[in-house]
Amino acid sequence: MATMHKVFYQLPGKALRVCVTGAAGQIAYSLLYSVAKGDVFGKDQPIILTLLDIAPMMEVLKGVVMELQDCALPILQEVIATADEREAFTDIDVAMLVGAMPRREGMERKDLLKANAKIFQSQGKSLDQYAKKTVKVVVVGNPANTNALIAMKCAPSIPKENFSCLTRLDQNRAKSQIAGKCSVPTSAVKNVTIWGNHSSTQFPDAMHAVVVKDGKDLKATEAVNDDAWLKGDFITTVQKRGAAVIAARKLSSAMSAAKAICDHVRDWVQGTPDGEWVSMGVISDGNSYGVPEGLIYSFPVKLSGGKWTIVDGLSIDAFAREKMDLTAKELAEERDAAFEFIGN
Ligand SMILES: NC(=O)c1ccc[n+]([C@@H]2O[C@H](COP(=O)([O-])OP(=O)(O)OC[C@H]3O[C@@H](n4cnc5c(N)ncnc54)[C@H](O)[C@@H]3O)[C@@H](O)[C@H]2O)c1
Ligand SMILES: O=C(O)CC[C@H](O)C(=O)O
Repeated sequence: MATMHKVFYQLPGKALRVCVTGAAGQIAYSLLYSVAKGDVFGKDQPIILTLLDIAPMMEVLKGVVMELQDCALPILQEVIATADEREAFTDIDVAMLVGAMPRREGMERKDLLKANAKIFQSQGKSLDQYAKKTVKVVVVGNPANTNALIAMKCAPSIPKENFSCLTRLDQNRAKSQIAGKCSVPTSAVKNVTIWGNHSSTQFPDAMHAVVVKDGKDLKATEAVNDDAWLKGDFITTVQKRGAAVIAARKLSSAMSAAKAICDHVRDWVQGTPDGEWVSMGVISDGNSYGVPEGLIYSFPVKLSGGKWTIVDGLSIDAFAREKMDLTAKELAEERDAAFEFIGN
């Protein structure tokens, strides 16, 4: 199938051009519906979706486009489905880079790195050539931090700050674990931080988190009242959650990943509430936490006016320091291996 172009409705107001890669895959199947119904950019913001997948998936993608049409979503103006990066990336405002091979049972992260690094090299170059210079990029395909770094390096004309990777799924997992432990709704848990890599070395950190209980803001440490859990099972459950889903489903997380992508981009575009932060993988240059520069590392960030700022001044004890350094070390190793694969 050549590029498929469907104009659904002509809407007043300027449409945002949003690209989703891996558009025929699992995550995209949940993600596209949420984006096209206004969960991310607002219920009144017209959207043009550009959908990228590889040539053999074009027939499947045709079905996804039919379904999008059949949803009769009022803000979805147009859909362009293609296997051509130029068409997918031209003049886009937002890129959700999902398309990559997922890990299946028995596969190691290194296998993924090799398979996926070249995708992000090619897509970085195409973003550099065709996307708006203001494009906001979230990389989801694993290993997400290192793929985001590859795309960023291959797109030197786009500001580094416009590249991010998804660790919001880890944040949501951490939030849910704490909410369950304290018997409160997830909306009552704020400011959980994910430091580092979206991998099993990540450091989910509840030391600065807040739990609203009986109308009062409590430190999560007080609300949970179980330090051994916070330093033990809580961390390992979040670190291993992706692998646990793969073991159960024989497929990697998709519904929860799609929800997290929507949370990530919505907050980037619309901002975080006063006094709250979220976690995003962003360039580590100039951070105040002693994380080596030149990595895409997950930090606590506040978002306002479409820009992120790392939350400074959180106290880091010896326990946290060790975990933050370990995940940084893994990222540096991944970066070196990835750049060897792509010959840079
Ligand atoms: N960061 C996170 O929190 C997180 C969470 C879940 C999954 N993931 C990762 O997201 C990725 C996608 O997962 P999925 O479950 O949707 O996988 P999937 O296999 O269902 O879909 C991936 C899609 O990407 C397409 N694709 C492959 N190469 C492409 C290319 N060069 N350009 C465009 N599309 C391409 C495939 O054809 C496929 O349709 C995986 O790498 C997975 O590990 C990340
Ligand atoms: O491959 C993995 O171990 C994790 C897959 C995905 O990134 C997730 O977090 O669910």
